[in-house]
Amino acid sequence: MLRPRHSAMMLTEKKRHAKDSIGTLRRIWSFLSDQKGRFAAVVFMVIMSSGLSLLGPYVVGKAIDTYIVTKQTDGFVFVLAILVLIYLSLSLSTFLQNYWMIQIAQRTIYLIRKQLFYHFHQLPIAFFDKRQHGELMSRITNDIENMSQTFNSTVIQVVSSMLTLVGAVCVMLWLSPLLTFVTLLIVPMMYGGMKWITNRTQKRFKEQQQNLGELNGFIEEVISGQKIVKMFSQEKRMIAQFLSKNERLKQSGFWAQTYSGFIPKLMNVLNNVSFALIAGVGGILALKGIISIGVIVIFAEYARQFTRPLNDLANQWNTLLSALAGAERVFEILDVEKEERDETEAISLPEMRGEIAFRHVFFSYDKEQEAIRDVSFSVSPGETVALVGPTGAGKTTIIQLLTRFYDPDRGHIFIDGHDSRSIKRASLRQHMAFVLQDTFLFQGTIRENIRYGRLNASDEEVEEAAKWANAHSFIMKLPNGYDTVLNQDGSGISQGQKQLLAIARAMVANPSILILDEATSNIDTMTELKIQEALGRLMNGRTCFVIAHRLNTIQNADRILVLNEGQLIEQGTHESLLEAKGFYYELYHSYLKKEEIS
Ligand SMILES: Nc1ncnc2c1ncn2[C@@H]1O[C@H](COP(=O)(O)OP(=O)(O)OP(=O)(O)O)[C@@H](O)[C@H]1O
Repeated sequence: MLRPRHSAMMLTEKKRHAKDSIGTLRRIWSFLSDQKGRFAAVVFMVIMSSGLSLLGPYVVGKAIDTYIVTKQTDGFVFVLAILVLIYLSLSLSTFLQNYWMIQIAQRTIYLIRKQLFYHFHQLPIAFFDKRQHGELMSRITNDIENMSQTFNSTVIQVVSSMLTLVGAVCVMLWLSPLLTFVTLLIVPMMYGGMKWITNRTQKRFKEQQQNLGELNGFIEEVISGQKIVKMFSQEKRMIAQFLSKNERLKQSGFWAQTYSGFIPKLMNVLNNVSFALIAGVGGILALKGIISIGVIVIFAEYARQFTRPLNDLANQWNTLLSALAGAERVFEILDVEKEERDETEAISLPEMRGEIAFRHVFFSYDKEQEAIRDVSFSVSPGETVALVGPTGAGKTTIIQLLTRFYDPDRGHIFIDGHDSRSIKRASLRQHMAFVLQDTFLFQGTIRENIRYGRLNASDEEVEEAAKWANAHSFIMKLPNGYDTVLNQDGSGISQGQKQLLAIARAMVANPSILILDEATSNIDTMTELKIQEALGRLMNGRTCFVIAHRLNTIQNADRILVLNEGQLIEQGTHESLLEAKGFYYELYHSYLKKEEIS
């Protein structure tokens, strides 16, 4: 009883697949808009070369009947010259079509890659929070490269194979319908075999791409987290995970390749069957005087021409399917909605004082569990506010909302009296700077990294900021000073030095609101003093939010906001909160105990 339903489901699934593939092809086509002329030239060349490849054998067959069978030599040289011309033109048109198609393919891929990268920058932070970075990398590199390889040659081969196929059938029908029928006997066999194989390969290729993405993501994670892996002696576990992912990729790759490998074998067998049929049936027909020897030669050649395109089609079809699977994965990202647009009437703030008010703010990441519940507080310009609370209390979430990486589900955040939703995101962020625990430096010189805070800062301003950030002296000791090139992860300089650079970068940005995330952990005392001094300078006169886990670093904050399970449960100065003997008091004493033990 289950069967009909099952096959109905399969049918719907297949229809969906076909619809998806057509949709994907349409989208690829839309990237060709500025190259339609060149594409038309390629199509013309493909038609020409397909026509010439059919004309060649036809002339050969006719020459056999006219000159060889009748032993006539007059005009034979002329026919040979025509044949040479046909095959030379065929080579030229094939060369041109490939040359232009590669140009088209490379430009199309360039445009898709560009759009994808632009799109990445417009996606909400939530998108990156939820996905493995390596897997995303795989889409922008592997999948696009796969598409590029395919469009360079496969598309032409598929089109030219189809044309040759149709042309060959037409000429064969014209020459001998009976022998055509015999030649076409292999088509149902081919169709059945191909259908069986492609049903399996399509699924496996998609799996292969997916597994490759997962493996890449994992490798990227392990390489960037190598120190953590070693610190926690997790090498064996990482290797075990790698092996299982690698095994899955091997399996899907093995089956994808195995199934697609059946295609040439099947075609070979059918090729030989078809040749034998033509030779046998053609021979009988020739003996009966129904067809000439030349026609048998033409058929034998066309049968090869006819099964070769089918063969090519089958081979290339798989490549095309695999590229389409890649293209679908790329378009999937292009379909992810961009970060909500700023409201049309959203304003830019040329200046910001740094006055902040949260009013009954509620927020959840997954629309199930609230990360922030009914939080209200106000911050005056220039005030330093510390956010404390156990892990998962919602400290980072407050910052995510302040920076509009996310917007509240309910309630309002006011900045300088404006609802944050009415301020353009870029304008809002322009007045903010971060000094995070995990300082992220880009590959480039120290100067470029500091200038990242404000791209139009002069060299003098960069050096001035570095001096204020206590970074100048260590920079000058580096072999190339400000022109020392840092790796992406900033290896080559210490953790503390990285933080000093981050402070200099924030200085250059000259923000009204500063966000510090536990900026002084794991640093030696000397460097910590330098950092504290630099931070003091940076914080002066700005509204500051400090997320701190080490409660001794925030005692001088103007106000401490104590969060627990998404709620703001206490606020006040360090002294007033200790006096109140509430949650902060408990937190502080358990922190002191922990410090004593360690
Ligand atoms: N990207 C996310 N997607 C889903 N849930 C999240 C996400 N980020 C945080 N959360 C959840 O929201 C809640 C608040 O997290 P948040 O990161 O704000 O806590 P925190 O106080 O900064 O913690 P920590 O001190 O550990 O950094 C937690 O329950 C956390 O699991």
